[in-house]
Amino acid sequence: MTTKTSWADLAANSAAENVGSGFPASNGAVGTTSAPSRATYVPPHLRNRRPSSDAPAPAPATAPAPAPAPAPAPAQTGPAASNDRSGHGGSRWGGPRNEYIRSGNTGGRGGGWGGRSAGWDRGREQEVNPFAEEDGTEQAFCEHENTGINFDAYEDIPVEARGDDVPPPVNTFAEIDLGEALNLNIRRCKYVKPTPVQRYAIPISLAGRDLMACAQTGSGKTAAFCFPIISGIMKGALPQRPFRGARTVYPRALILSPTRELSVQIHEEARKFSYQTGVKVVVAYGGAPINQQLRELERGVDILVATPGRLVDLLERARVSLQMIRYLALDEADRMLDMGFEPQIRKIVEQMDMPPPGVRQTMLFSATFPKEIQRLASDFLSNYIFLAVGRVGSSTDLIVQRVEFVHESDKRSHLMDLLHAQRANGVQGKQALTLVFVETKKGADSLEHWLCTNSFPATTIHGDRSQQEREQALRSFKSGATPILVATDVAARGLDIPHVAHVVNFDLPNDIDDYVHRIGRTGRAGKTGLATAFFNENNGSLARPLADLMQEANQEVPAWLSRFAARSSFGGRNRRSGGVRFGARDFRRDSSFNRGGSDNYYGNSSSGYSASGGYGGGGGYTSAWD
Ligand SMILES: Nc1ncnc2c1ncn2[C@@H]1O[C@H](COP(=O)(O)OP(=O)(O)OP(=O)(O)O)[C@@H](O)[C@H]1O
Repeated sequence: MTTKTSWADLAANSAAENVGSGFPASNGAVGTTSAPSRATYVPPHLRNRRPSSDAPAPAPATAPAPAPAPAPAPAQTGPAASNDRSGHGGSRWGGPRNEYIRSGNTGGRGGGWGGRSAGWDRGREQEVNPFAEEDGTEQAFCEHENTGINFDAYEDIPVEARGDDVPPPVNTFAEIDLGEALNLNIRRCKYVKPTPVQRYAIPISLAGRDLMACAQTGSGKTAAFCFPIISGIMKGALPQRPFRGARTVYPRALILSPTRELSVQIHEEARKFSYQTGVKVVVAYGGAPINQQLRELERGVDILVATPGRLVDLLERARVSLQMIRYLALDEADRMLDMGFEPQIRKIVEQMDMPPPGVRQTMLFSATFPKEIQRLASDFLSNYIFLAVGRVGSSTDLIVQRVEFVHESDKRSHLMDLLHAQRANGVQGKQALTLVFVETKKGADSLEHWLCTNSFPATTIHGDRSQQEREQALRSFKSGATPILVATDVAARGLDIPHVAHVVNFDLPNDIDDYVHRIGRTGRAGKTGLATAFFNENNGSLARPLADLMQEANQEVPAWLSRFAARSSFGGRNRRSGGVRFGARDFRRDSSFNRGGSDNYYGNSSSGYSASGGYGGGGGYTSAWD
């Protein structure tokens, strides 16, 4: 599709669409049942029962609880000034610096790590209702059912499911036996229908199969791996816990993600899904005080969401054992197995006490899956199913991509022009957040400062900021107090921020997959979005893959970019060591690796096993992005 409207119009459209969608309303009932008064271990199926029907708790499997924590710290109020670095009486932080108890949420309410922890109100030993934690700001956008997803566009989405005996997809949540409590939470989340990746991935996982799944950004992958895990733990028999030390905990499921913010987000989602199911979810990530996380773990954990570094620390302290892991999920799995993380992941998965593939169930998810990473990932899997779910309709429907030639020295003034035009069009505030990606941490700070001094409230998130500052920046951005977030790649993956109307690649990444994840912060869950990239001669190596990606997505490719692409010595469409760009095609098809599995190609939701044009093969390359 070629769009003739101005970018500001597009951002306006996107912003308008984003209003009235967003996160589910908080209509769940506040938990009123009482949990045991001591932190004795209680099996999931016995938790959250009415006192009258409570069975006596079995003998504690973990150490006795520490003394009850102090009363929750007063919630930190949001920033009042132009960014999150000011307006707090000389401190960068509104809350007391020593209040490091992480609250069970980050989304625009509360502050720092103060307040309730991991979903339990310690004073009353009661599960906190995560649906009641949405603040008023959010609720305004959540009154409607979460039907913003363009389900019609899903109908003929190309899907490849490859492996032995692939379980058929479902069309509704009602078709799957997830358990009553989980179904209730799905309704509380206002999820009316499963998204395509959920339709295929949930039955596969419920059948106990290992899975490598590739589906576009913002398509509901989190629920796709959380639902089967929660359901499995709810229904599963509770094996005897080995004795390893009173303070060692034995989670049943481990969800690993590459960034702290993403782990926090997954934890928040999983808490909603597991509310009143008796399944306890705990998060552990670096940059936050470990003692609070240890205390939280001691209070019981079924699902541990963690970043790799902090988990290794916990394992080395023997405070966590992976011996009882039944489910392992890697979100952003290609990133987790990329050079930076692979040694840590191998240590966690292969060199500690985790059960081997085949004994545990392993699920790998991402929007991008290069072949060489698939090859590495296959070490962790047993007789797995490869699932590639094409993107919703075409990307033109959801994310309009613009590329503009901008010299380095002109980038700031060009950004200013964009922002002024956006403002002139009324595209601003919390309904139209703008996320600006830059290459370096210094560059992020400097651009943030410049924006603020030019009356554009901005904040920044990058690896040099403390974790508390990062979380505060995200809150400030989500709430619209600083509707511009300048970020490095730390914010590129997974973050689900409602109302991001515009992603600006001020500095383009070197890797086309990173571009895919970055622009995927807008146009989520069926909403439209706009992505603008500033391209210049320094980005020559990206010209070819970028032009190809845009062309595949029916975007308008500027003639100058095509010329750059033609001149590019990049050598064609491939990235890394010659794999397809997105790897959304089972590497087993193209390599000597062949387990003789049968293939299922789902052309659309209802036709079952018809060959799909999207992934069927032929030369070329395919992606979950188109
Ligand atoms: N069945 C559903 N119906 C309506 N909304 C849904 C459904 N499933 C998920 N969502 C919503 O869609 C949004 C995107 O989901 P999620 O963050 O899991 O995407 P993702 O595929 O993991 O994206 P990314 O690749 O960027 O990590 C979330 O706000 C989530 O609440």
